[in-house]
Amino acid sequence: MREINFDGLVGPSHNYAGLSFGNRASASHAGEVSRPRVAALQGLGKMRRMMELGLRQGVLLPHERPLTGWLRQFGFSGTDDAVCAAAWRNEPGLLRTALSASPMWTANAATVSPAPDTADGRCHISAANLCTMLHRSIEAPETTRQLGLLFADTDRFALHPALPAGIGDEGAANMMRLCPHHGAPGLEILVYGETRPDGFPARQSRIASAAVARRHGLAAERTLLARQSDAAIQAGAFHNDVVAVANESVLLVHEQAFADQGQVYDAILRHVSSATILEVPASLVSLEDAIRSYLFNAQLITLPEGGMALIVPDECRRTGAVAAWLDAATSGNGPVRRVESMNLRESMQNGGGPACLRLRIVLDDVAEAALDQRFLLDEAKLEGIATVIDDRWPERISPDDLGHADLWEDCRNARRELLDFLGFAA
Ligand SMILES: NCCC[C@H](NC(=O)CCC(=O)O)C(=O)O
Repeated sequence: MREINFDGLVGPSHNYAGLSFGNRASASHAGEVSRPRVAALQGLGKMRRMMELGLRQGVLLPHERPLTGWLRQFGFSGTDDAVCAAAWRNEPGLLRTALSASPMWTANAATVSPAPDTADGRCHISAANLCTMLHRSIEAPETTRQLGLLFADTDRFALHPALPAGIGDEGAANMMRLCPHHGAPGLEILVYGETRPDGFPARQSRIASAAVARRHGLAAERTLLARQSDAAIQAGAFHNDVVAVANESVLLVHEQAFADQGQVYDAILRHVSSATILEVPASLVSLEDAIRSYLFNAQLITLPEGGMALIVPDECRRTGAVAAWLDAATSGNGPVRRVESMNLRESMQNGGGPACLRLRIVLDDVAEAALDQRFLLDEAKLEGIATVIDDRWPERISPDDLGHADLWEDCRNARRELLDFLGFAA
C-alpha cells in the first residue's frame, strides 16, 4: 500500500480577507493584495515535485466562488450579480465569506482511515463540517460531492457525511496514524482541543473525534484521543498539524503539542515498538518559531527508494532556530534523509503550509484503480492545468476588488475552464 496526496488547487478567488480568528498568519496579512495566479502555480509546483519524487499525486477542485446560492439564504435575490452586489452593499463580510478560496486546504476536507485500520476492511472517509469558522462551514456540501465522485466504489470506500454543525470537525489535520508501514494496521491518534474563555477557539471537538473513530470502525486498542495543549492553541496552532506530523513509524512533534505528551508517546511505542519520536524541545524551537516557520506543517513522505523526505515551507530556512534544527536532524543517522524547501508563500500568508494543502489516502493498487481517475495527475494534466491558470487566474486581488462584478465573472470563468479541461461538466 502507498500514500497518494490529493492537493487542493488554489482557486481563482484566493485573497487576504483575514477571516480566520486564531490563525495568526490570516490575521496579520488581512487587507493585503493577493496573487491568485502565483498562488495556484506555487501549489501546482508542490504537486509536480511530489511526482518527481516518485509519489502518486491527485488534485481536488476549487469550489464555486462566489457561492451565490449560499448568499441567497440571507434574502438577497435577483441575478447572481445582483445577489453579490446587494451582499457587498449590506453585509460585505458575507460576500467575503462567499469568495474565500479556503477549500485549497484539503487537510481539512475529511478524515481518512485506511482499510487496514477499519472493522469492515474498507477505507473510511468522513467529510469535515468545519463549522467553527463561517467561511469554512460553507465547504462541506461541495467537498462531499467531490469525495462522492472520487470514492464512488462502495466495495472499497465508505464515505460518511459531515457531522452536525456545532460539533467542530476539521478533518485529517487533526489525525495522525502510526504504523510499522503503510499497509499494516495503524494507531490512529485523533487530536481535539478545548476552548478556554477569552482565548482562541479550539476547532476540533472531542465529541467529533470520538464520532469519527466510531463511524470508521476503529479498534479501541488502536485508537487514541489526545488533547491539544492550551499553549499550542493560544500560540496559534489552530490545528494539530501545525505542531506535529507523522508518517509510518515516525512522529515529528513539538514538545508542547499535547496536554499529556507522555500518554501519546506511550501509546505509540506500545503499538509500534520501533517507532522514532523526533521531539523538538521548546528550548531549541519555541512554539512561536514553530508557528511562524510551519516546521511541523511539513509533509513527511516515504520515498520509493526507501527513507523519508521532509517537505517544508521555505519560511523554515529563514527562521534561524528552525534552520539549525533541520541541519542537525539531517546530518545524523535519523529517519529523515533529506529536506526539501518549497515556496508556498501565498498560501502560507493565510496560515496554510505544505501539509494543509493535501489530503492523504493510503491504498493499494486495486483501490487506486477504483478511484475516479479524473482526480489523478500525470504530466499532461499538470501542463494543462498550468495553462488554464496562466490564462484565467486573476493576477492580483485587492480588498476592494472583492466587490466588483468583473472579479466574480473572472472567478466563474476560470473555474469553468478548469473543470472542462479535467472532464468535469460544470
Ligand atoms: N489548514 C490550514 C487552514 C488555513 C485556513 N486559513 C484561512 O481560512 C484563511 C482565510 C482568510 O483569512 O481569509 C484556516 O484557518 O482554516
